[in-house]
Amino acid sequence: MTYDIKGKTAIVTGSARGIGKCICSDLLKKGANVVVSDTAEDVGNETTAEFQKEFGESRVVFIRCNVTKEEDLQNLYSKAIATFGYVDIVVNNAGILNEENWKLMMEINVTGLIRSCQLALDNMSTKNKGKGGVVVNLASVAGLMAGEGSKVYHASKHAVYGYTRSQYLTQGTDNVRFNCVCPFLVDTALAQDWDNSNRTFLTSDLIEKLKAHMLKTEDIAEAVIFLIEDESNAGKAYLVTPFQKWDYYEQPSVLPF
Ligand SMILES: NC(=O)C1=CN([C@@H]2O[C@H](COP(=O)(O)OP(=O)(O)OC[C@H]3O[C@@H](n4cnc5c(N)ncnc54)[C@H](O)[C@@H]3O)[C@@H](O)[C@H]2O)C=CC1
Ligand SMILES: CCCCCC(=O)/C=C/[C@H]1C=CC(=O)[C@@H]1CCCCCCC(=O)O
Repeated sequence: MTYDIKGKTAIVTGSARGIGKCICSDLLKKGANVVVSDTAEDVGNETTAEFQKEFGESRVVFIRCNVTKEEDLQNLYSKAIATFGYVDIVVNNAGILNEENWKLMMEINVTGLIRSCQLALDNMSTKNKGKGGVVVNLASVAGLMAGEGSKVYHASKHAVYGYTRSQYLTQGTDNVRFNCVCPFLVDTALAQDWDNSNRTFLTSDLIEKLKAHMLKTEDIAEAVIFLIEDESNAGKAYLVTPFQKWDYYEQPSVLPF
């Protein structure tokens, strides 16, 4: 079963540049109306103007939003609805990798993402008279494995995975489908913050191999579009790697029955 993106409205957080910008571009190509949103107002406005030129002025808006601020998130959803009438798709992409400022990292990667998911449910859940919808969260391969150098980043992405999986349990009553995407290293500004020095677990050979096979933002946008369109899976992580076929990650059950 394929979810039709054409004519739907999508919010993408942290989308002035990088992976988020590329996701917006692919959503526009598929015929969605798009809300570009970020803390970086100048870059966000430039990105939006670029898209408006290519896809038409009425299909894209920029709404400034710092995901750590409750009032910004509420304003994001209410302005998106005032502009386009409804929000069908949310991609929670905003994220940082900064172990020194780990409390802020948790606020952005976890608290902000969860609050946005709650607002998505408030507006889209059929329990609240919404029409249902789709949410894709940006986790990482860091959400599925241990990491030596960025332990809090790993914790933040494990939280994204756990929260996304748990939404599956109420999908039947909400009609909002949640999945997350777990990429390896992607060629963006954030990848430069990945300090891979002094590892005992990762060999320098493996690190060189990872750097030589960096994913492109286009790969992640393609995976996100796939997750939005694929109605047959919910509450899953989708692993995007340069080394094998992309696929849903199957978590073994811990229950004895
Ligand atoms: N680049 C990589 O290797 C990987 C990235 N990811 C995840 O993908 C997502 C996007 O990352 P990239 O595009 O690589 O990073 P990026 O640094 O290129 O873009 C992130 C965007 O988020 C915005 N942002 C930062 N703080 C914000 C806040 N408080 N509120 C709203 N927007 C904010 C930034 O201004 C920027 O435009 C992140 O969640 C990241 O953890 C996951 C796996 C690998
Ligand atoms: C053996 C897998 C190593 C994966 C390295 C990679 O491709 C990704 C790099 C990171 C950049 C942003 C992320 O979200 C990625 C998470 C890091 C995961 C693994 C790090 C392992 C370690 O630091 O010990």
